[in-house]
Amino acid sequence: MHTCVFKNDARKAYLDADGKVDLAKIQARWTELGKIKVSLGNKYFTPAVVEKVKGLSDSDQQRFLDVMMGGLSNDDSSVGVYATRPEDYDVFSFYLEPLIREYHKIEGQTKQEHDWNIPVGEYVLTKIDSRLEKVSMRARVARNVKGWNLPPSMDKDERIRFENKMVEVFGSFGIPGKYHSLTPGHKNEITNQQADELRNKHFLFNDMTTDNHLTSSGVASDWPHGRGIWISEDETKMIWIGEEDQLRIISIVQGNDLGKVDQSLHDLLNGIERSGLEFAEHPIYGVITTCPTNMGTGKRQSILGKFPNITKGGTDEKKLKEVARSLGLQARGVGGEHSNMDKEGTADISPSARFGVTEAIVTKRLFEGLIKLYDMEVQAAGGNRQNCCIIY
Ligand SMILES: NC(=[NH2+])NCCC[C@H](N)C(=O)O
Repeated sequence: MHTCVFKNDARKAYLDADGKVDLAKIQARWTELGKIKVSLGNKYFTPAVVEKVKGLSDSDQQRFLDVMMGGLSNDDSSVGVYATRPEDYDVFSFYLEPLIREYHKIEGQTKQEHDWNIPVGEYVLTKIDSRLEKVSMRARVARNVKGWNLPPSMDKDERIRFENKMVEVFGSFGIPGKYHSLTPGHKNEITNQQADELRNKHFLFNDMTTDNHLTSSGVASDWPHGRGIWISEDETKMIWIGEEDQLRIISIVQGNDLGKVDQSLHDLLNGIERSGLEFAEHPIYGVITTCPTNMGTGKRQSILGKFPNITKGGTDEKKLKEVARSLGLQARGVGGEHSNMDKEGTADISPSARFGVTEAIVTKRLFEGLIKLYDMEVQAAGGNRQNCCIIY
């Protein structure tokens, strides 16, 4: 269990007596952390990068420190950096570019392309196993709106103004639904109990102050101001406000055709775009997100599956994570990113790449990865299909 560290306190350790960024202190901290785990943020903080940082203005050096605060504060970071504003990807490209390339496994020149042409009827899960008939399928895209800071550097006022701007959008974009705010005193404010009910249904995000990556980087600052969730009347479409990105646009569909969840998500995204919001987009990296892991499409698509054999009754979730990684997939528990799996090895499986692939390829990779993963689950069950793929 980590203690909760907030950015403004944590960053003081990297300043000199005059309040300027002290690069030697940062270097020493990365060296210390490297003995435990080398995050990408650590790996790419090279002597050449340090030289470049020395040439930046004082205020950009402060920004550069902000970018690294998540990694500097957590010995379990795998990436450890978050952008604080869209321009960070250009101002600090000497540091972020190689890191992005390594995470997304990009070689050579890449320009992000978008393609939502995803066939319905092709990526059907019952083709993998006839019992995968009613599966919880989820897809989301991360988005930030042009002209606003990214969540790590928004102040309370900006968070609240952003929430209110979105409330206006929800009133105009034509899909019936309701907004639920976590902001104290907001006209759509919900109670803690109502928030917990939405969490139990896996709709609403967790209290962000329980995640040290989010607190130490500033993403969770001013919690719970400017945070909330819009939910469509039929409860298949959702929009998170003020989590790791300004917006997480989500669709959850029960069924077996991956193309259908894409269709639902794309309809929602188009609805928002029609309202006139312009998303922050980079000419090379595509969609701009707070965490470099989401750049490109910003799309994560997953299914909830049970893998009781690979995980040995949920006791060896590490094994499932390893197997998934070898297939270009990521396995998480059902309660979000750092949650555990249950006795049946219930996991949320998604492709890890979001940049250098199109939205359509993310779906294809999920489907093709699942074919192999279920194959391995059958093997782990000694070849007996009846013992696998316990259906939700
Ligand atoms: N939600 C995310 N952006 N996850 C990916 C990285 C999370 C965290 N900053 C780390 O480095 O481990």
